[in-house]
Amino acid sequence: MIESAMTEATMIEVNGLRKLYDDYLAVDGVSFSLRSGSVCGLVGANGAGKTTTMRCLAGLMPATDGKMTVAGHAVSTDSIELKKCLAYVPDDPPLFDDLSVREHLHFIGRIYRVEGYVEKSQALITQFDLIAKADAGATTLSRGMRQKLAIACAYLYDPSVLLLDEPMTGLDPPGIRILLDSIRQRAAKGATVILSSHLLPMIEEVCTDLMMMRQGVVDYFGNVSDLRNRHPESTSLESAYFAATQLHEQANPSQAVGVLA
Ligand SMILES: Nc1ncnc2c1ncn2[C@@H]1O[C@H](COP(=O)(O)OP(=O)(O)OP(=O)(O)O)[C@@H](O)[C@H]1O
Repeated sequence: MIESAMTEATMIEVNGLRKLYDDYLAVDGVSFSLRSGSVCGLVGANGAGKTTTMRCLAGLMPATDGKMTVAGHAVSTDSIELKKCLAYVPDDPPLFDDLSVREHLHFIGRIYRVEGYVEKSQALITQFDLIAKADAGATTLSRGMRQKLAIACAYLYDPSVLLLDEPMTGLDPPGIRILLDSIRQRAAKGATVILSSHLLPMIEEVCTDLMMMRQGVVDYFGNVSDLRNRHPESTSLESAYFAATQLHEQANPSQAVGVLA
């Protein structure tokens, strides 16, 4: 659970993560650590290995190699302790066809034994502008509404680590604003967030840290302003990203697939 005051504890530790799909190496030796209160943007070209990294970290699929801990718990695919302190929201969240928005939240509240889950559910329905759909079935929701519901379900039990895979996809501009504000608020209370996205201006706005992946490896891990400082001609994270990409392509012409330096 989120601690009341922000601490400097390491919440995510990944060492030498590798993931093979059959004989295809999708993630090749990824290592990083994040402290409580960090919001880390995970960026990189399509197929760079972002979702694979997050799914391994969430314990949703086994890593081929490497060590990972979340809030002090070793990551494995069957850890109850890990599930209590971590939420992973995929870009196309699976919902229960037979449950309404409110019933989804109440179900999560009951299985995670959230105190006051009925009131908390209502607050999240209001926060994510789902009031008009509170009693509508999941199959009747739009893509953006499904995304909002999945994020609300993740927030309901106050996990100390949030892994959000392209959460802005499908959200309208007010929805994006609500999401970014909520991420900031949760981080201020000590949550650690990894946010995968291709929307670099949003990443720049909300993230303290940045991890850039290219073809299964980490090309950059550090804070956002340090990357900007490496490319002083850049006026934004987006232009620093393109400057880094260009440098990489010049140095490695055979890998010129829209990747990073
Ligand atoms: N189940 C799978 N079986 C085989 N290969 C896979 C599987 N899932 C992903 N891959 C491959 O692993 C690599 C990394 O995929 P991943 O989904 O992690 O990339 P990503 O960075 O999240 O991409 P995107 O930005 O498009 O979401 C890709 O080359 C992809 O084709």
